[in-house]
Amino acid sequence: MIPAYTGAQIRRAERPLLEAGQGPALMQSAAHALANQAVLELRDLYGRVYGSHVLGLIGPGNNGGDTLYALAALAPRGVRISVVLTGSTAHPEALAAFVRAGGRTAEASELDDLLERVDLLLDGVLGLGATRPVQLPRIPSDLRVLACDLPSGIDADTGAALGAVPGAHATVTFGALKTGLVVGDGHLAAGRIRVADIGLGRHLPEPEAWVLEDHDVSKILHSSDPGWRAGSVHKYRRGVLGLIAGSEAYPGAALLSAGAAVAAGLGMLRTHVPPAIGAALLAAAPEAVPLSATELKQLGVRSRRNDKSTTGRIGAWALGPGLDATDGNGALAHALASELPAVIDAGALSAVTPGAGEARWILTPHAGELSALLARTGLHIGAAEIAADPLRWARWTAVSYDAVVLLKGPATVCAGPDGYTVVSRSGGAELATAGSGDVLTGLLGSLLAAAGPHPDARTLVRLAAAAAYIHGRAGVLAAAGGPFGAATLLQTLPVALRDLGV
Ligand SMILES: NC(=O)C1=CN([C@@H]2O[C@H](COP(=O)(O)OP(=O)(O)OC[C@H]3O[C@@H](n4cnc5c(N)ncnc54)[C@H](O)[C@@H]3O)[C@@H](O)[C@H]2O)[C@@H](O)CC1
Repeated sequence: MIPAYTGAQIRRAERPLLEAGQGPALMQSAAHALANQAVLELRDLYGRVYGSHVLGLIGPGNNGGDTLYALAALAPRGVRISVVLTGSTAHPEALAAFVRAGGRTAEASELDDLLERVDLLLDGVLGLGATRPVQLPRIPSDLRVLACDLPSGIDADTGAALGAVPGAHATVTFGALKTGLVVGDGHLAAGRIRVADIGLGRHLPEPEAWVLEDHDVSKILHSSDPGWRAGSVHKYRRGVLGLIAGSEAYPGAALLSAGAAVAAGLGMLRTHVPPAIGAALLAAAPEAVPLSATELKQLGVRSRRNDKSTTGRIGAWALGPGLDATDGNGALAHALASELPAVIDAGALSAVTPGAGEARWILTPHAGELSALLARTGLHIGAAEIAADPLRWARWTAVSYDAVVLLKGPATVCAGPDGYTVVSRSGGAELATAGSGDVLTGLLGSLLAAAGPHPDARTLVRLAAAAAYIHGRAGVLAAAGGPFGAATLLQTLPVALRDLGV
């Protein structure tokens, strides 16, 4: 997992170096990293660097300074360099170096014409200093954009876009990965991210969050659960999941969750769905074994007696996809009282009470559902506000409910009640399709069921992030075949698991 830091943390780490007079050296390191990436982008585009024309959009601060120095470093390689200043000032020494290198400062009125003609744009308007909404020119969609430190107008702490931020194809970020690049709008705007080491390393504090990479998924699954190892394939060791889902209004949600749990290699699936969809569920997932009314009743009695031996060997629950919140026969209430770990989604989210999670629930809301969860704690925060600072509100909810929160969004934020946060950013907009969340619930339920009896909250956070990562990868695979519906994810899930070495 890669550590991510807020802009404030990075500035704090920079301070001792700046006090030691290292400011210019830091800026030179940053500029060289940016220039090197510009060379790679040009080679990727045209197979050569010499003779190309690179334009810089330059703001008033050090971010513009880095970009000016980077352009100056490109000139000796035969690159034509131009800039447009977006304000009335620019970093004086960097501007002087740019001019010495033969660079040309164009008028703002020439910008549109230049944007049509140049080979590469360096975005050096704002970096860590973005504090208020920014006005930026419209960038042609076919022009490759390389952002310096952060795409201009992205808040380095929250990932929120301060205005209409042009997306970058790549971002070179300095010192450490900024949290604002991996969540929210920042995640969507950053493109490929390269972290350039400028020597902040030992000055950096504890990371703000962790970001999953491919190889983390199998590590997480194998360390959380011996049952995933090939040598111990027994259906009860691969886990038994209880699924309470579906309604006459939303029958498909139960089928998708069940299908995903089975596709993810679950040992056994026990299901409780409305009678009207029982046959359809068995047709979609013949592996499912319905939970009888007697078993459900026993479950209630056992939970009242605090007898932790579980009904039907169920090791974890997946609760809520397509569920009618009225919970006619009390099955949901019994499951919530059963002291087993549970993934709680959609219709079941309205049944949880603040403070009741005992760090064994994983709540999986999108921003709108998180807003409703927060409202039950007396806090009225809209979905847009949540999307503008997903880490903060996921953590807040995790503390309020004493539960792990998996907040869906452009990147998935998984936070535990102690603030431990893991971000998964493997998927893209293709997963914003009806039923995709139901697949995630079944998949995560399956991982949870295999995780052994009492996974701690940090393990739950990692499992949630691993599920989101696998789900994202399955989405990418599905999208490769063109537009797709959620049912296609049931086919691509096993491929994603295999690709990730699970
Ligand atoms: N501190 C250092 O020594 C280093 C800083 N580096 C660079 O410095 C950057 C941060 O530099 P700065 O603190 O100068 O900040 P920026 O260059 O990001 O912003 C410059 C100024 O723009 C103003 N501003 C904010 N929002 C605006 C808006 N919407 N429209 C117009 N102006 C706006 C602010 O007053 C801010 O001070 C980093 O992102 C990085 O690129 C790197 O060179 C590494 C070393």
